[in-house]
Amino acid sequence: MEKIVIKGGHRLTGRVKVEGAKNAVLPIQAASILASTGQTKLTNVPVLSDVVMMNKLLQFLNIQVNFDPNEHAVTFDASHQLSSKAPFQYVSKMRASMVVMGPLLARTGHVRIAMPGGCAIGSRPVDLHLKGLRQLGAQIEQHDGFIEAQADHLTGAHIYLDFPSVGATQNIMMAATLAHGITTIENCAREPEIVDLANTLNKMGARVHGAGTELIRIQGVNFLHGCDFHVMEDRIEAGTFMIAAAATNGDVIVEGADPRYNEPLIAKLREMGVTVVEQADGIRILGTSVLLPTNVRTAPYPGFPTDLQPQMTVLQLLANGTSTMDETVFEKRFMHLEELRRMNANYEIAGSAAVLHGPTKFSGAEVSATDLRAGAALVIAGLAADGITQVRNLKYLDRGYYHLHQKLHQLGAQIDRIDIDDTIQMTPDQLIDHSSRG
Ligand SMILES: CC(=O)N[C@H]1[C@@H](OP(=O)(O)OP(=O)(O)OC[C@H]2O[C@@H](n3ccc(=O)[nH]c3=O)[C@H](O)[C@@H]2O)O[C@H](CO)[C@@H](O)[C@@H]1O
Ligand SMILES: C=C(OP(=O)(O)O)C(=O)O
Repeated sequence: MEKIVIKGGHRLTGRVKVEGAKNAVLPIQAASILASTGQTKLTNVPVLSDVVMMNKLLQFLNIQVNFDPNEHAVTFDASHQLSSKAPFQYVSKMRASMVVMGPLLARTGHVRIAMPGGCAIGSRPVDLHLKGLRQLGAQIEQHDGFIEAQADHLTGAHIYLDFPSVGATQNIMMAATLAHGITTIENCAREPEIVDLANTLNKMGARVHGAGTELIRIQGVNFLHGCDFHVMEDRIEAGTFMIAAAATNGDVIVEGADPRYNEPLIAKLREMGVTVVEQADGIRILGTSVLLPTNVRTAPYPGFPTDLQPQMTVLQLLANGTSTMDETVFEKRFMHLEELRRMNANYEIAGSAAVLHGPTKFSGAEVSATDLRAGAALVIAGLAADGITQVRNLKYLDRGYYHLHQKLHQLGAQIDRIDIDDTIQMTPDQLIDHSSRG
């Protein structure tokens, strides 16, 4: 087991390149199930443990998968007969494996998938996924920890989502591509990753219109074929680097970051006194020595993304005054604040909001990531802290960040990733020496 060791207090400067988006590639990998002929070739694929896990699940379903991490490319051949069973070992480790349900049902007429259950950020029910698939004609039962769905054929329907769920929109959209007739999904999710998925499906021969708006319309077709697709850049990774740059009063160009997808973050950074320059090749962040407080509320896209909430709270804690963060999407997504308390954070929780008292002089401590973005938040706090911060539980970070510590090291951070056993005997000076090597 490893941990990240950071000697804080160094400004980040230079350029950093954004990878392909985790939250786009996972459903697109699942979409490959729908291609009964030809191969689906994806490029700009991030090398992440979630991507590997999804590949394993697809292989289990009898899809031929060829992943070339050096090329950031993966090829799928789903032209053989597929299995329709997604076991617990995959679904329990990764929530996004739930999005194989829609395509598998559409392709094979049957699916048996382990119930995903909750996770560290909240209860994460799937009722909206199931409601939508039922409206397309699926018979769905839940027993023995599994969801089992059956449909000789799916028929287009008008589906209204009570909440614009990303996963439910993706599952229903994929199932509807092979349904008879027209499906409309009203109050659907509008995330850019939904548009990326719709673009892939359309390249596969589907007829999906309106992705990125509140109403998606899908005209079912008889079959889909493979295609080549370049996955969009990761707006959450981009946002993480933007916040890290601001937290260290740095000067960083986040290459490949698209300002259109990070508007709420850009607006909040500017409100806090950070200079944000939208350039042809990405976004440049120029920090400030005095951050101003700001109030933030997470919401479905185009609102402030919940996946940047933990990172943003670190910046708010650094600001000169009291800020609030209202988390409206996931009910348990403040676990990182408990860890930040060890680093000197002062806050209280009021309902769905955290009241964050700055300016915080973070002091290095040994902390543990409770989920993916919590891990990123702890690393950012470590970059801004006095002394040494050690972040444990890196399996979460590896779900969503490729070479995070190397990228930060290239930007001037004193940071390294070390085997936990090797650090037991180390003195603080030795840890500092290690973190400077990167
Ligand atoms: C792989 C992927 O892309 N994951 C993203 C996706 O997760 P995910 O698709 O799980 O998130 P959803 O948009 O579905 O969930 C958002 C909210 O809807 C509720 N809900 C959802 C489904 C349902 O059937 N019933 C229900 O009540 C959830 O409890 C939560 O409060 O969107 C989230 C919100 O942008 C992001 O944080 C995740 O990074
Ligand atoms: C919560 C996240 O992912 P997932 O939905 O896969 O858990 C995330 O990307 O921050």
